Amino acid sequence: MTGRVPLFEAEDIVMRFGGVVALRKVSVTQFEGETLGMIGPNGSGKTTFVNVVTGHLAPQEGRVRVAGAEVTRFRPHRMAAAGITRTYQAVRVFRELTVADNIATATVDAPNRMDADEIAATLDWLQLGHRLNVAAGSLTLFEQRRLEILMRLVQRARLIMLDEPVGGLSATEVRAMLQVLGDLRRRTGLFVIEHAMKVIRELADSVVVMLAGEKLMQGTPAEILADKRVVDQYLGRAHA
Ligand SMILES: Nc1ncnc2c1ncn2[C@@H]1O[C@H](COP(=O)(O)OP(=O)(O)OP(=O)(O)O)[C@@H](O)[C@H]1O
Repeated sequence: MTGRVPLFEAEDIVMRFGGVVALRKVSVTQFEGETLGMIGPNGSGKTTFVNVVTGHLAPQEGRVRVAGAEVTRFRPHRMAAAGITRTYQAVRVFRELTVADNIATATVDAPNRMDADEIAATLDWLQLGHRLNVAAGSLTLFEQRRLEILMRLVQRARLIMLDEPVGGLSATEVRAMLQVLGDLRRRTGLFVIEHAMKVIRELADSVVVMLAGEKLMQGTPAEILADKRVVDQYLGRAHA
């Protein structure tokens, strides 16, 4: 399609760890206004891909471009300054610091940060306003996940790459998180790694399927769920 603006373009990414090839010439482009999902068996390279795009790993080969500019091997803070950020499977917030201080750390060195009114509105939306003076380590996992998202939003991230955002949540919390993510994708670009197909089906416009470090295919949730290779290689195993 023409006229679509890429949020990021990753081209022919190769990432090796010693003898392990985690990514074998993987190319993915995410366009503005589109939510991308990524699925695949354990060890297929999903987290490694997110780490390359967000600057946490420097690939041996390939290129990453953001808004047309080459950013390959930029460090995470430069990627964040370009608007490309991630959250973690095991949440990373400063557990000893209060929610308010966690937010303050996220706005340091963020030239484009939200102003106080916008932060207050976002806190409200994420239902964390009443928790400002609580140590982040005493929040529930669901609250910590929302705090992590908030910390990216206050930096005005253009893309948040979420690594298993519903992992470890209860069924009720999963439903609530789906609502949060449904709203979130109207505020920023979303890229979601998930094993929970419900999340992928509800959120993703397009899904990249990874297998053994390669992109097996990409398509709409309906297309990938109907693909025999995906069912055999991934869904069959996940269900087994
Ligand atoms: N820092 C590292 N050092 C060595 N090997 C690594 C490192 N990070 C990842 N790998 C290897 O790279 C491959 C891809 O791992 P990766 O974590 O990207 O997979 P994944 O699809 O995210 O898996 P999961 O669903 O379990 O999170 C695996 O073989 C893994 O063991």
